[in-house]
Amino acid sequence: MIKEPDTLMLIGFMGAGKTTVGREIARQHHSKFLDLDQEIERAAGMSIAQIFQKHDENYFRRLETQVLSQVQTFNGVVATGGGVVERAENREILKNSPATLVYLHGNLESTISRLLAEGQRPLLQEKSTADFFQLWEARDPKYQEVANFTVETVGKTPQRIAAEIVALFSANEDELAFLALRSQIDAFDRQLFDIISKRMEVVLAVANYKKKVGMSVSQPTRMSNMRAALKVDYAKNPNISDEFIDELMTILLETAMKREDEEMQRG
Ligand SMILES: Nc1ncnc2c1ncn2[C@@H]1O[C@H](COP(=O)(O)OP(=O)(O)O)[C@@H](O)[C@H]1O
Ligand SMILES: O=C(O)C1=C[C@@H](OP(=O)(O)O)[C@@H](O)[C@H](O)C1
Ligand SMILES: [Mg+2]
Repeated sequence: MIKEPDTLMLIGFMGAGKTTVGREIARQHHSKFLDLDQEIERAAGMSIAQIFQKHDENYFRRLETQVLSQVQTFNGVVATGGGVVERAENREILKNSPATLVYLHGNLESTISRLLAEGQRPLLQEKSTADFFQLWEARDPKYQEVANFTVETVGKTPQRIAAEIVALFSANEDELAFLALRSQIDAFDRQLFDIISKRMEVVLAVANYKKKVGMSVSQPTRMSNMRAALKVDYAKNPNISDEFIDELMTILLETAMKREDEEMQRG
């Protein structure tokens, strides 16, 4: 059984949505919300960016440890900062915490684009993409080490992620393991539909080319080559049979041709 719903702590990489989802859980669950970064800013009397400018990361980390130990008894939802798992001391505090620790897991691509759109994280400004990737790889096992539960966030809205987390409160151990698997499946489904939507955009660009050069929508040789190539590439994968490739490709190709037809008849 998950620990008391009123002591919930979100961990995960910067930009994972800890602050946004934390607020949303508190709203849906009628509990209080606290952001560790805000508490650090209050303690230091300046913004996180100023702390990094006027002092250094070490200074920030010391404050972070102090504030982290102070909020252990907070009754509500706590959003931590992405680097909270860096210090072994903090990981010990988190492992012994009375709170349930939920790891918001995402992917590097969507996280970086969100952070660039915001442009507020001091570490993002200091680091190259390669450094950032290294940081991502180094932190992931640390989040896993302390987390009681992992929620997949890719493609999901903050409201949906919050609702998944609120649902954990009424689950027992077995159900929790089951919900974690379902959370992964839901995230994969969203990634699949995102890719199908991107595929359709490319299909429409292809339709425009065909229209320009007077080519017909249906290209039987190309379509059978696509199927054959996929069957070769996935021949050794027991999860992807030739029949599955045929069924899925029929849906994708027929839907694409319908959209191409519509596009070619337009204007
Ligand atoms: N699930 C989500 N889908 C889309 N945008 C999100 C999602 N979660 C967060 N964001 C956006 O990403 C940015 C970073 O979110 P934030 O909650 O500050 O992350 P963190 O506290 O983990 O660093 C914000 O602009 C927020 O609106
Ligand atoms: O990942 C990090 O080391 C940091 C993440 C930030 O919090 P968010 O994870 O909420 O962005 C903030 O604590 C500080 O900029 C350092
Ligand atoms: Mg935050």
